[in-house]
Amino acid sequence: MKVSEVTLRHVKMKMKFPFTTSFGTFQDKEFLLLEARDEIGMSGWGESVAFHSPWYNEETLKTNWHLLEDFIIPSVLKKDIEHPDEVSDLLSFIRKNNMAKATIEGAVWDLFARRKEIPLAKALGGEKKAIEVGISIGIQKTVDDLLQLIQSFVDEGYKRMKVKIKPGWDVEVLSEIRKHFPSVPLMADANSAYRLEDIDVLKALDEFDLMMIEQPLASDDIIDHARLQKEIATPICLDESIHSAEDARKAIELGSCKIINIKIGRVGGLTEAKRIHDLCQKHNVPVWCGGMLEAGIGRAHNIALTTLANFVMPGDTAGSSRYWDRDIIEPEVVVKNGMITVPDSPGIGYQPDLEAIKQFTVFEKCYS
Ligand SMILES: O=C(O)CCC(=O)C1=CC=C[C@@H](O)[C@@H]1C(=O)O
Ligand SMILES: [Mg+2]
Repeated sequence: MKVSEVTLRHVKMKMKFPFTTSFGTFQDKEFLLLEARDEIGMSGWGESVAFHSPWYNEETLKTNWHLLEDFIIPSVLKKDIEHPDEVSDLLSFIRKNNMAKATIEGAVWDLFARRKEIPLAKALGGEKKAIEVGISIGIQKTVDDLLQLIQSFVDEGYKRMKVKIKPGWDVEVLSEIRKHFPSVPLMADANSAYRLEDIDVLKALDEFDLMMIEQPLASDDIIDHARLQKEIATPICLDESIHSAEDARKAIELGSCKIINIKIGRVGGLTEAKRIHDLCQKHNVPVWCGGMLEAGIGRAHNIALTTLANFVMPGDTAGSSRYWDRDIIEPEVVVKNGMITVPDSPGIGYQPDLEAIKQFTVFEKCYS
């Protein structure tokens, strides 16, 4: 197979509500969509999860565009590719920039599966027919607002609640949640908002029977996390610190975490995501699929990845209607009783809604 043409689109969509983490708040979601066409006119799609500004990691939509235009697309265009695993080899001369690499890699996986007329989930080796999902809830104006939201997601059937915490929005908030929802599966994501000096607060979280605390310490750390994990009973889950199977191996060896959140973009694509999955499975470390407030294309990739066997904890892939009035795929992703039925049509299993994509596109460019 050969990618003979690529269209890169800068897309802007408004989320239904502002999303707040320990870094700040945003509501406009701007991102890149990549369509890779082969020599017989078939298309595969990828979505970059880099945000408009570099608060989650160092990548942004503009750095992704630069990397894709100047280095990544030229390295993949017209090359003979037998299997999508080869894409990461073609790009191995580029340091980091994982989200940019994952954008084209995801499109090549989709294209590969469509050409073979099999679902992407199957191409990846996944077997689940349906996946369990939870919900990620940003920091709210008041605890009452948060409790109400949790109630609505419990009623909708989501399998676990993830709340964002930061210093000053932690112990009291979790204690209120536990008062109202004593047994709901609950976890907290700090997005690196604490340091080892905050150990007393982090120890205090043990009383809330959390499934895990996600990335409590620095985004580039696995050493302090290992020290922290020895002091607290709540399992630590790493997100920002893990960029590769090598990072995962070191974190497991050091005891920095007991669970890993795999995000396809953060680790440079599906091939590396699968490697991390396999390594964790070998070491009995459970994994789950994180979310980056994706539109439909990215959401579809997450669903396919989650069908692998060691994704044993509910992920963050909520239904399209949680974030979007109109998504960019048909049908949209639907969650019923906390489950998503894995599509069985070829590729990502959803069709890009070209009309919606046109409506949301700010700028596009074609490369051949
Ligand atoms: O619903 C989703 O897509 C998950 C949202 C979510 O929790 C996150 C999105 C983007 C960055 C972070 O704040 C965060 C996470 O760290 O997992
Ligand atoms: Mg996280």
